[in-house]
Amino acid sequence: MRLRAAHVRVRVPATSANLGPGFDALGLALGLHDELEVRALGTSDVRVEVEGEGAGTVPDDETHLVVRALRVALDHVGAPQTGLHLTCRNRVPHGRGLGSSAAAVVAGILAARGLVAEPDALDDDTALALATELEGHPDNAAPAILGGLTVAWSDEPGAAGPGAVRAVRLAVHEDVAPVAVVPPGHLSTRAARGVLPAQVPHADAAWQAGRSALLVEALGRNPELLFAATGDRLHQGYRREVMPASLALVDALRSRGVAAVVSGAGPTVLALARRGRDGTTDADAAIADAFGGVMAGWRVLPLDVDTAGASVTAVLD
Ligand SMILES: Nc1ncnc2c1ncn2[C@@H]1O[C@H](COP(=O)(O)OP(=O)(O)OP(=O)(O)O)[C@@H](O)[C@H]1O
Ligand SMILES: N[C@@H](CCO)C(=O)O
Repeated sequence: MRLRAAHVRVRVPATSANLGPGFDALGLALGLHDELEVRALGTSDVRVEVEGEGAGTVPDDETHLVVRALRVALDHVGAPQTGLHLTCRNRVPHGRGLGSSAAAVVAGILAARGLVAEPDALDDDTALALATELEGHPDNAAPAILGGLTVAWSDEPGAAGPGAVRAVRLAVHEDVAPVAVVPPGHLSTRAARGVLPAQVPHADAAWQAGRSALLVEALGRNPELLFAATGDRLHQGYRREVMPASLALVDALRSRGVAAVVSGAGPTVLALARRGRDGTTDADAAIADAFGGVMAGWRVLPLDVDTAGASVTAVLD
């Protein structure tokens, strides 16, 4: 397949996965975005400029995650590889549980969609399959691509091969007000997955299945249920040893009635707050109180739910 453009822009949201009980399945797109400009070069050079999150730390060569994903997507549709000049304006914090790696991967795939002559060859289903292969799990990639609240799953594998990765997008109640509390230190998803057990008690799995179903109702139609619906027994407790301050904050907020969870693989804490008529949320006072002024360097980010998902915002010659 030939390229139709030499210059594209894309925009991809931050995402929070798990949301408490929906481990590796539920995810929410947030109103905090990475923006990326990609120019296809006539040479084989790769140039990467980064402004904001990751500047000075992410690689500026073929190993850059956006470049890797873009190349996977071009190969997938049989398009020619090309030299690349990337300009990244990054706002999603890295290694904090806000889906930065999924945002980078989806940005690369959407940039390829913008560049190739038949963008439908990289439609949302294909983008989700490619992104999941690169990420290892679909719960950030799905909301990054589709926006809103998503439930992702894999079809059962069969004779035809491994099961396809699928996702549905669900509406989020307008009173749901996510607040991310972001610590200064980072933790890789790989490290946070490394402390999880290979097996969990059947009773915990059964308990979790109920909470996870309840959470879909709470986020979509009945925010009063958010506190009950955001319990977890499959990952947060096991992860306490690698993010004690985050779990202490989750405990402090929950003891004040706030539906707080670890965002993704942490260490960010996400409060799924409820917005009142005056625009404040039921988490504002609790967060200020729980902090007690001692959590130096942590940032409190009230965020909208992103309903658009990733998009190619410009296709230029
Ligand atoms: N915009 C980006 N450009 C290049 N590399 C990135 C970008 N964003 C993330 N990365 C790479 O991904 C790593 C972070 O990925 P990781 O999966 O550990 O955390 P996360 O995606 O931020 O959190 P989570 O998966 O829990 O939501 C960074 O350290 C960096 O190597
Ligand atoms: N479900 C994944 C999300 C990581 O982004 C985890 O908790 O490890």
